[in-house]
Amino acid sequence: MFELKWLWQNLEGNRARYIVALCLSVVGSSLTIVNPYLSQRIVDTFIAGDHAGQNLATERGLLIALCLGMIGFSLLRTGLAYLTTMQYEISSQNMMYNIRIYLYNKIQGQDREYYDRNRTGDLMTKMTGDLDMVRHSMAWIFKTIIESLTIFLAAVIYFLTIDVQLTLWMLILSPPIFVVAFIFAKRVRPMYIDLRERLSQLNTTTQENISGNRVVKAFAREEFEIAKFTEKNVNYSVANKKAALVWLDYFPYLESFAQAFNVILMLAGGYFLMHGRITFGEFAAFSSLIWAVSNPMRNIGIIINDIQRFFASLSKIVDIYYARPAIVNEHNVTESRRYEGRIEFEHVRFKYDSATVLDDLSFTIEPGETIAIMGATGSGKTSLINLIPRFYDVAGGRVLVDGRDVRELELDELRGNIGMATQDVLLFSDTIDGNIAYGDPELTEEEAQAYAGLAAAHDFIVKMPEGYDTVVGERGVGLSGGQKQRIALARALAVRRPILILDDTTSAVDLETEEHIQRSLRELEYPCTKIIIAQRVSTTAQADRILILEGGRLIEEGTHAELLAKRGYYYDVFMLQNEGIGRQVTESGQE
Ligand SMILES: Nc1ncnc2c1ncn2[C@@H]1O[C@H](COP(=O)(O)OP(=O)(O)OP(=O)(O)O)[C@@H](O)[C@H]1O
Repeated sequence: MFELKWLWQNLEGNRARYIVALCLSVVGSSLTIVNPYLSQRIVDTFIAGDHAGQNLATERGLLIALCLGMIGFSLLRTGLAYLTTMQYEISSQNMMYNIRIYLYNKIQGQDREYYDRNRTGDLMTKMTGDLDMVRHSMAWIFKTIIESLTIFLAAVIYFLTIDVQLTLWMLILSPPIFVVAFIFAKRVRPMYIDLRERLSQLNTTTQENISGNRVVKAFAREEFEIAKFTEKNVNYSVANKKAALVWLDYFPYLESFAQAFNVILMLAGGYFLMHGRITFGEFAAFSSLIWAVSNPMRNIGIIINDIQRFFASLSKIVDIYYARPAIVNEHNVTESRRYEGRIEFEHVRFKYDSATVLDDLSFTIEPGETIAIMGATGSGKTSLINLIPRFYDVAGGRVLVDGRDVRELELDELRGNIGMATQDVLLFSDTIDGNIAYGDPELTEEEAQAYAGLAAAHDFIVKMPEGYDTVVGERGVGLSGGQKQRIALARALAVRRPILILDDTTSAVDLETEEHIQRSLRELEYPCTKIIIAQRVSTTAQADRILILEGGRLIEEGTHAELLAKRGYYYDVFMLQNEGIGRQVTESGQE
């Protein structure tokens, strides 16, 4: 019921139209009984009544009026059906349009933890299949229910006006039908919830396979991927069949009950007719409207199936709708300040779920300083920098930017003061120019080229067939790892923010190019605090200070010279990188 309330709330702006559609459904369906009534009049007056022959001669006008009435009401019903469908379609489409926008914004507003937890395929299923199922239900399933109910009630009321006893005979089968339908609904509901889950798994597998296709090919794992997909496909198909086939367990009972309506009409109706309790016309009216009572019973299974699918989909959408991010971006910055770029970590502790990743981390970075962060893989470097733009919240201690806890700062403003190039480079399928200007759409072509130059990307870009207008494929396909890194660096530089964070951005470029980038970073024309995660001593040596992380703790801190003098982790890395790895490699490649 909560979900229906939610749906009603979201119908705002289209409620009047939807109510009109429901009313038209009721009116149009009620008119179903008009033609049987008119035909009853025709039969009793002109065909089977005592004075049928005489009436035919004297009351021609009435006969013509009744016939025209039948044609007129048929046309009226058709017109109403057209109008009704249009209202359902427009209101449900409008509602879905609004919900889709809201959900998209909602997903955009989620924090990083949400993306860690939710699979892309599942989110895509919610945004497409589930939304469409709900729309289909609003436009068709509810319509079918309302119309079936109205026709059923109108027919029963009409029957009651003709003969109460015969009507009660006709309805004798309704209670057992409802009991069977109730049992069916209870049994099939969990199946549709499970089915929805399997569809999501199937979509996730498909999405992962498509986006990871290069890895699949590199490892020649097509067979494995096909087997994985087939397994999910079989699971989905089996669950689908299982849910659909449950209906067959109940179908014979419901169909027999529905057929029995005709038998009862023949027996009870025939008996009443022979004893003169009802007229031929009334019998004809019962006969022509018997479908109005039996069809809803017959369709009850299909409706229940659709309703279960509808609720399974609706609850998934409501999940997104009410998902509350722990880190909320209010987007209410009126005037964005430019920060100085002072960063402080005060006894910072951080964990993913229960695993502690950073522990008691304290350091300060002054505005304009260049800090290098080094440490073994998994030591927590990326986690550390993710706390500055508040992608995650600390579990203890504080992260301060310009002296203020990041949790007190307006997120748009905070993130608007940070330029970032992440370890996992993602370029959009756009031109190179468009990718560089992603963070600043106002960037001129010359500026984009200048920043590409600083990132050592200009030379290779101009050699491409369409230069800066070259469209790079999805995720930057068509570029080498180092080229992608350089475009990502140009994108981060182009926003000219007072804090620049580079996560292993030069790991895939050669030493000469790296040297060019280092020089550019030193000579940036705007004031900027730089935090650079790097594994190469050639990069870290240029920093004002170097922080060494191990197991989430700060084990060394100082300048290149200070750390070398310490003869600790940094010194070992320096030796390893500068003097080989302690093994002698001969000219022939033998140790
Ligand atoms: N989203 C996440 N959820 C759970 N654990 C995570 C998540 N991201 C990272 N971790 C874990 O946190 C630890 C630190 O990871 P982090 O990425 O910060 O290390 P890193 O020093 O940047 O490593 P690398 O040099 O390989 O990039 C690792 O043990 C990693 O498995």
